[in-house]
Amino acid sequence: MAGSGKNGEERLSQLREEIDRIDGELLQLISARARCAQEVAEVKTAAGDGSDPVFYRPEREAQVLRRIKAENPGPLPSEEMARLFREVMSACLALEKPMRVAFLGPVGTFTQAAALKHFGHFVNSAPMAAIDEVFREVESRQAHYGVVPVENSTEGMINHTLDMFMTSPLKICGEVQLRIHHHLLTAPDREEGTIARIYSHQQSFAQCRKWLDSHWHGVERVTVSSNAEAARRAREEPGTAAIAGDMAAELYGLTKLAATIEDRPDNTTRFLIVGREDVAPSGKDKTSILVSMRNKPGALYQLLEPFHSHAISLTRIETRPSPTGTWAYVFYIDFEGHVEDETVKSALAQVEAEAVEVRHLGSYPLGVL
Ligand SMILES: O=C(O)C(=O)C[C@]1(C(=O)O)C=C[C@@H](O)C=C1
Repeated sequence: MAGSGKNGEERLSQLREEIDRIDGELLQLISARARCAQEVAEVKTAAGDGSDPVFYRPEREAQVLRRIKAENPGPLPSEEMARLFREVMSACLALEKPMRVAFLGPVGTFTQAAALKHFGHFVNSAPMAAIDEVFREVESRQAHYGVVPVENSTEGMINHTLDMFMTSPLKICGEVQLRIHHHLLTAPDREEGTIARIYSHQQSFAQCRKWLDSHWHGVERVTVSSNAEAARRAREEPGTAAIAGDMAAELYGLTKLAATIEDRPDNTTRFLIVGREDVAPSGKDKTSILVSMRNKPGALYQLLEPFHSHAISLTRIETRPSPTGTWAYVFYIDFEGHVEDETVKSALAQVEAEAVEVRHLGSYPLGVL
């Protein structure tokens, strides 16, 4: 057999020597990169006008990660290579300035997983009890950035997040998508036959409805505030199970009675990163606006026509009732491009001429990871 016996042993120790040598080089290279980031921080601080320098640069991070994916020679898959560099950059940013990122908690939610996927593991992630608390934490400068869910591929928009933008001055500075896998979880010592109640978040129940109806028909379903809370209860209460993801399972030491039970295999949630600053163009960007139109015939046509005539792709349009009643319609629109692009500027000028109000919620890089 190839690699067995004395020759195999020799080859193994040769390869390990080679790995040690490469690790030594990596160590030096990563340290050199980190020293560059320290100097970048000095430059940013010196260039400031006395106000807080902005250390986190989403457009630059997106460019770095896109390049890594494009130039990756293999054999590691590009997604994995990008994740490794994501962590290197996260550590470099923490050296420049430790970031505090508020997310819709508690600890162990998919929103925390999304925050760590987007920022890497070198940020301080702070759980908040509700979406509006995430916004408040960033508005009051207790956190640099916030992460909130905005849309699920099975269940649709998360209206609470959309509605926050009607009153909040925060900007959208990024987006991140997460494949959502749900599991049926229980404490390790529990028998399947003893489960009389299943806890979960309302959205997760909705995403697993068919599976539950066919496998756990008639078993009580109790809705709680989050998947992590469901996992905590399943850990503590005999005769119960929870539907939650891997992070919550790990946090509460639960075992899987059934894995990946979501009805749709492409079940994905999109999250927004909110902050206080505008983001420069990255080359592949998306813009979100909120528009109020008068209630008159042809209003929707007038709103959409400028995007069509400027060949701008709309990626989403949502209607929400106006909170004050003074706006007849409030539209949330996502489209491709950056607000600094000439075509976008021209299309927006046309929309502004017809609308009661147009609010620019942010231009930000398309999600890379
Ligand atoms: O280029 C910068 O502005 C940096 O601060 C460096 C760096 C990096 O490590 O590459 C770190 C943090 C920023 O969010 C973007 C990139």
